[in-house]
Amino acid sequence: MSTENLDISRRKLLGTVGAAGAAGLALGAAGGAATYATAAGPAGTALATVGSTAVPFRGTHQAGILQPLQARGHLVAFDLAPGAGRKEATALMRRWSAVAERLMAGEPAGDGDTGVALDAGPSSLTVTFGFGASFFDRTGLVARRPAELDPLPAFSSDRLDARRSGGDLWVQIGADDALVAFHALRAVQKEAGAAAKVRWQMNGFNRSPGATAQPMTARNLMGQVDGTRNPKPSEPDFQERVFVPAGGDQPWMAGGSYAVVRRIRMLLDDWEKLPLERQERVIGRRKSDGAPLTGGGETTEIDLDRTGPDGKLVVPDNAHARISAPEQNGGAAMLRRPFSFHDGIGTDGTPDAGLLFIAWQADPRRGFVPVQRKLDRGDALSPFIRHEASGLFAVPGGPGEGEYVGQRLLEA
Ligand SMILES: C=CC1=C(C)c2cc3[nH]c(cc4nc(cc5[nH]c(cc1n2)c(C)c5CCC(=O)O)C(CCC(=O)O)=C4C)c(C)c3C=C
Ligand SMILES: [Fe+2]
Repeated sequence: MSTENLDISRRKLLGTVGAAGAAGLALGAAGGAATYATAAGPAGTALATVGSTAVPFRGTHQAGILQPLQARGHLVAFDLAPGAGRKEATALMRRWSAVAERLMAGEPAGDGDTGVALDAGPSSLTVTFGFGASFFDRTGLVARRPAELDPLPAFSSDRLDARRSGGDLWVQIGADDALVAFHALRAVQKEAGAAAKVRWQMNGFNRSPGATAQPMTARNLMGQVDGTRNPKPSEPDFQERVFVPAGGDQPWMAGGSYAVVRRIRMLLDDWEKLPLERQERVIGRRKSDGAPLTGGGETTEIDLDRTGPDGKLVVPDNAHARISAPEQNGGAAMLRRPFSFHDGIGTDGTPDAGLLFIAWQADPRRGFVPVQRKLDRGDALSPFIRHEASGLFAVPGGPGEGEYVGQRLLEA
């Protein structure tokens, strides 16, 4: 390849990252993704943009919260093995951090790498670690368990499977390439060794970067534009809504966040029978472009007080977008960063599909809980969804230079 060609392909590489990076969450530079200008595939050819994008492992916040939604995701919860305690957990977090840092940089996992990701670049891989309430009992760290990890209340519409809920430890893996994500999942599982066993595991997906003509907010499996009203890093209250500030009663959580994870099945056969106009009234937004039923475009503010010629509210009083709005919940908000899932078609012919709902917030008692309480009392979407599994995890801040994730908890 001539120098000129190399330059052109590098420019192309760098120029298209913004587009890929803006899909899903429009977080721009805050997402912290960088392109490997020097990344090369076989025989010195440059990797395509999707493959070459790397997310830094170290920083104020763990990776996997602010980055754009990735095309592929794996969620996995572990329980510490019988007899394993703080010492084993500490060694495990060291091993997991080391392997996550290597993989996120596009390097092999280490000795005995499976080779599954050999030809690919980092592909926006993120590996994010969290601790469940039971972790603190198992490691003798009850005094450092944050009150924010108190169990979520039971909701009347819950149909939770305990075997697919909870867990001492939680790992979220996301990447724009399915093999890169699977490779990371296997590496994380192997590094657990005898210290921890998988409790449950879920697989998810989102749209691939470049699939749409221009970057846009994600769609879910009901076909709705989902994520429009997520808090934005440019908003003044973004940090305080999503991340734990320094100076709290659990200093090790500074820069961290709480992840509420819900496996929400969609009753798609019922949903798909609803005429478009009724589907739109369930949410309060247009299906085609996510615009509020009160008019404008996707980002136009929704007018919750507007009535139509019949004197009725244009956005019905049980519409999902009305009930979940911060204005209706004392300001309660969360950053939703989900994956869709599809685990096959049951013997009754219904798809086992829906949303791996992941909500990030500084305090679930001021985020997920009040909103879900309200939704539980009369959301028009409720007849079409079923909450089947649940988890709540404390996700500490990102590791500084030379640190492993959770060091400030385990070694304080
Ligand atoms: C408790 C929190 C929430 C659950 C559970 C939840 C499930 C859920 N939501 C959709 C689809 C949409 N949700 C939308 C907006 C929205 N949803 C929540 C919270 C929960 N959703 C919030 C806080 C908001 C934002 C409200 C606001 O700020 O105005 C939308 C509209 C577009 C958008 O803003 O994202 C859609 C569509 C599904 C399918 C679902 C369960 C499967
Ligand atoms: Fe929602």
